[in-house]
Amino acid sequence: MKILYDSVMPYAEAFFGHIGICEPFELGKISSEALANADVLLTRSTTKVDASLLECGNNLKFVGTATAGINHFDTAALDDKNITWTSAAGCNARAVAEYVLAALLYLAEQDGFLLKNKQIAIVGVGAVGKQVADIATALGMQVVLYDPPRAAIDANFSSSIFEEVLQADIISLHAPLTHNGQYPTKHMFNSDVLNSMQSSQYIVSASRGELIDTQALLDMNDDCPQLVMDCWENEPYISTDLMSRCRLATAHIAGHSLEGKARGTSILYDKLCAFLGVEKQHSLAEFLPQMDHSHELTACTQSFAHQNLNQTSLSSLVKCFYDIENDDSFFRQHMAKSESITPIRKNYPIRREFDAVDISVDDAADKLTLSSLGFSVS
Ligand SMILES: NC(=O)C1=CN([C@@H]2O[C@H](COP(=O)(O)OP(=O)(O)OC[C@H]3O[C@@H](n4cnc5c(N)ncnc54)[C@H](O)[C@@H]3O)[C@@H](O)[C@H]2O)C=CC1
Ligand SMILES: O=C(O)C(=O)[C@H](O)COP(=O)(O)O
Repeated sequence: MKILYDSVMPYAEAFFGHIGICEPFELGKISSEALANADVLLTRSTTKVDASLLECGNNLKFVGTATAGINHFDTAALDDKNITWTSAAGCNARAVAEYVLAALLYLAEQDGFLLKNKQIAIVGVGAVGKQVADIATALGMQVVLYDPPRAAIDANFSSSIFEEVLQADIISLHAPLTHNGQYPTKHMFNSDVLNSMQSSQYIVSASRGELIDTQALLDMNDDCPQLVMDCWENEPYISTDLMSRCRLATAHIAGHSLEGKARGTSILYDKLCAFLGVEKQHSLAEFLPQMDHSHELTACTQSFAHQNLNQTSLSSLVKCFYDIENDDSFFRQHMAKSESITPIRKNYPIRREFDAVDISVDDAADKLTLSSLGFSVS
């Protein structure tokens, strides 16, 4: 059994080694010829899996992406070749929700407002959107949920209307990129929609850049909403003009916590074992490094122990785990001398999720809030 996997998938060799011969390929770079005698292909979002890539893949039985998004898979082409395909749905939902929290705290600090006085609309209430909604609720924000496709199949969910979304102070996008069907998302935020918004409103783009019409944003000049952009149209070659208008700009790394990426590998491992009828020999807990007392992150969180929880102290705590300003400034520096966002994504430093370190907290109510925000508290 030959398994080809993207070299940026953490622990892939350790997971899949007992199933077959594992061969890494460089981030997103795989040719059809290389698939000639492969049985399994494991990608991330940068490999476009279409009829032309699959042409030589006549032995392929299983193709998986270690990501939540599947818009880089031509599923009809995979079905045509009778290849079982899958994704790692939900693997990095926590990481994206933590990114959104870091962005909200940054904007609140910079613009001098309290999040609990703001309304947030969440477009797409799946794995990511649900976690963002939980965080926003824990912060005391007013939450508008928009997901008509989910409302159509989930009797326990009711969706707001799009007009309500457009009234919210902050709009956070967590729907997949789709081109067809009743609710396509491509350019959901087109020129008409964007022009109906106020320049004081915020949009957080952390699903796929194509949900927003970049040119329409550029045409708005100073009237455009306040932007937090993690995902861009035409990645990896993004609009640097748009970047310069963003309040926060990052390199499609919202989901790039170590846990998020490693869960992607682990979910595909579980699915491949089930597909092949092979007994699992590994689980993620074996590989994720534990934090010890000397770790910088542990030391940083210790200073929180006896503080009261408020927006300022929460902001400091979140920065111990994830300082979004660092990602923003590093990205801008990188884009000043590069055309592509790929190198920065490939070499993204290790980022741990909020529950990687146990935080001791005295106050019972603060404990509850912090645990609703995803921290591990004792
Ligand atoms: N920036 C990053 O690093 C990451 C980006 N993503 C992106 O976020 C997307 C969402 O991820 P998950 O929550 O894990 O997926 P999910 O499939 O669990 O949830 C997506 C939700 O969006 C809803 N939806 C679809 N069309 C819609 C529309 N027109 N309007 C409103 N809602 C709509 C679906 O019904 C579903 O409930 C992924 O497809 C991916 O593109 C995901 C993870 C990391
Ligand atoms: O899971 C997704 O969908 C994402 O967008 C990932 O976080 C980013 O995936 P890569 O581009 O790093 O494969």
